[in-house]
Amino acid sequence: MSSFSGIWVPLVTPFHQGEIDFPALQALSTHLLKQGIDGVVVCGTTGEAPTLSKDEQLQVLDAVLEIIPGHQVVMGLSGTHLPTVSGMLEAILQRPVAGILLPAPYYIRPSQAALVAWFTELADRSSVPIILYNVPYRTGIHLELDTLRQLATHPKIVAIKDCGGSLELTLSLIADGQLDVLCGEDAQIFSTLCHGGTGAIAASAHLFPEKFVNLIQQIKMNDLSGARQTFFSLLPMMRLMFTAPNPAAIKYALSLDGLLHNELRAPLLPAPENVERAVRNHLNQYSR
Ligand SMILES: O=C(O)C1=N[C@H](C(=O)O)C[C@H](O)C1
Repeated sequence: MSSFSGIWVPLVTPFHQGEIDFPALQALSTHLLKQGIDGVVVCGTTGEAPTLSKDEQLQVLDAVLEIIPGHQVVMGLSGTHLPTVSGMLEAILQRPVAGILLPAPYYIRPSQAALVAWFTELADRSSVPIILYNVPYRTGIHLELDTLRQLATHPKIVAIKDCGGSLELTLSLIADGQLDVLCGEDAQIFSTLCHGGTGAIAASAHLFPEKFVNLIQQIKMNDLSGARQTFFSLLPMMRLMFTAPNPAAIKYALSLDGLLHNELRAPLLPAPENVERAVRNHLNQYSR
């Protein structure tokens, strides 16, 4: 049985005049949950986690946990200073979360052996499952297949959010069957699921979440032609959402529906006008 499967939305963090907009965060959480998603990730990349203080990250988590049951909430945890990261882990574990999404320490580019030591140390300290987050274009370092296989033997390491960009790696992990493979590159969701991935953590699923949920159902039911149709109907939107640094386009799209203010924290900026125009034109085709 998979521990992590289906559609998980890495929540944006709404801001208003520089502060976290908690009412908007909770309204968005309610809205997404109603669409049948399997869960949310708080303080992932899309949540602009590095622009939040540790206290703010915990406040965001607490606000989401008031709306979404803990078994449907995963918390992102990143950093490079082990005592700080461990302290944050301890604080998170005082809350009822389903798991922790853990990327490699960014910027430092440690060896694979050092990565094994880092993840093992944190997994040893965790009472909840760990989802490895392989996102080399953000952290600067790849989690290689041997490293992942070694980490997969840890009882607390159960899944991977796969943004590694290597089909070979994805196929090997799925064939191994040791980790739940969650697609982390939205445009690869159809192929990952068809190959046997268990689900996706997809930022673009903020929009049309019900269609993403339907895609999972269609694949489960072996309705491949239906699933293909659903996927290709979503693909232009998925592509559009990453034409500006994430989550700028998503926040703009959600602001059009009145779900939040179109505000990001430095060093991110709102999407440029040409992206906003393309998002508007695209969404105008749908009555939502
Ligand atoms: O926040 C996330 O989790 C995601 N982040 C990716 C990224 O921008 O690096 C995109 C993915 O859809 C989910």
